[in-house]
Amino acid sequence: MPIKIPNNLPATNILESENIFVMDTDRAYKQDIRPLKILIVNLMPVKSITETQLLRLLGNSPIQVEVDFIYTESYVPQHTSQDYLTEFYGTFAEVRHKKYDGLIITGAPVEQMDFEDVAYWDEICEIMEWSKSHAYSTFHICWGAQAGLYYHYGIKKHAVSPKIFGVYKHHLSVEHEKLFRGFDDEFYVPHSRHTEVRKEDIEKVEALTILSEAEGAAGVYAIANLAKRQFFITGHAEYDPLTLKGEYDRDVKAGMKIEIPQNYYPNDDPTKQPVMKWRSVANLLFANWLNYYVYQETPYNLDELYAANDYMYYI
Ligand SMILES: CC(=O)SCCNC(=O)CCNC(=O)[C@H](O)C(C)(C)COP(=O)(O)OP(=O)(O)OC[C@H]1O[C@@H](n2cnc3c(N)ncnc32)[C@H](O)[C@@H]1OP(=O)(O)O
Ligand SMILES: N[C@@H](CCO)C(=O)O
Repeated sequence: MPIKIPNNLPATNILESENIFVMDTDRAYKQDIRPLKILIVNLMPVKSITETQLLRLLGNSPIQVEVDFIYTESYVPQHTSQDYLTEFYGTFAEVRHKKYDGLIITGAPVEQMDFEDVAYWDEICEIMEWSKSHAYSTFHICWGAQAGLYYHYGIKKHAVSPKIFGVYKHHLSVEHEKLFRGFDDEFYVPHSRHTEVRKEDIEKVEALTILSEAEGAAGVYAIANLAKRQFFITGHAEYDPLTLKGEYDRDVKAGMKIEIPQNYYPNDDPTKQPVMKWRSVANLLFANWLNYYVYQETPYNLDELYAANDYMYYI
């Protein structure tokens, strides 16, 4: 949250140098709060699990948040019933006239296909183009991040072997980045993917900044565009304690050659209870996004600002 303190208090300069927004007295009393409108494009197969994971984190905020969900019309999801989708979800066609403070594009188990072979690729491209003028800030997760980096910046994904699978140690790559305010010097996040985006490809794009990286195979973790209206997150801070276990057990049962998720089970023993090390990271990451990049930046009247700020997505 922005903070109001006595004018000219010595702490002001220090806090401002750390990117903490100190309000002047007049502005503090002009603040008026309305609910933040967030759209979630849920591409995960078991929709209810991902809904719960994301809503748990978005709900951890003093800011009121109103969430709409959409699914893809160009690909009919097989693991969620049409009745469920009809009751709880809309389609892009139904929401495209609206404007949102925030947009989340989830992961999807389609990362081993070329983007263009994904049945809903054209629809996702349309949503990503629309987002530039209809959503103030977009948070892309895992395949959603790969898709966004490819669509907006031409960055390709590459296959990796073995699968990047486990809970990896991370560090920050820039100081005083508000998305990571309150993070420790080292923190843990789960990753689960067969593909990666490469640091050298991202560094070639002037409009992108790497905010955080993992040790070892997981590589780049968080990327922002220059205007800080797009975030690309390659890991799954939202995952439940047993999500990786579920994926591991599923793949073992299917007879796949899969390594034990790294840094997850005590002594790498999959018969033991996994250790959850990323709950506070997840809560902080989503709270920071909502606070600093949605609530504090989005226009009060959503109809007013967007078209004029379209250019802010690029340099
Ligand atoms: C890399 C990331 O972003 S991580 C996120 C992905 N991880 C997860 O979703 C973990 C949970 N998922 C799972 O465990 C598995 O996908 C399961 C068990 C739900 C389904 O597995 P299977 O039945 O073997 O796979 P299936 O062939 O039916 O396809 C699975 C999903 O892939 C996607 N998919 C498959 N083919 C296509 C295609 N041509 N175009 C678009 N999506 C496709 C769909 O999302 C599909 O699920 P949905 O129809 O319910 O949306
Ligand atoms: N997290 C994914 C990776 C595949 O896209 C899974 O294991 O289901």
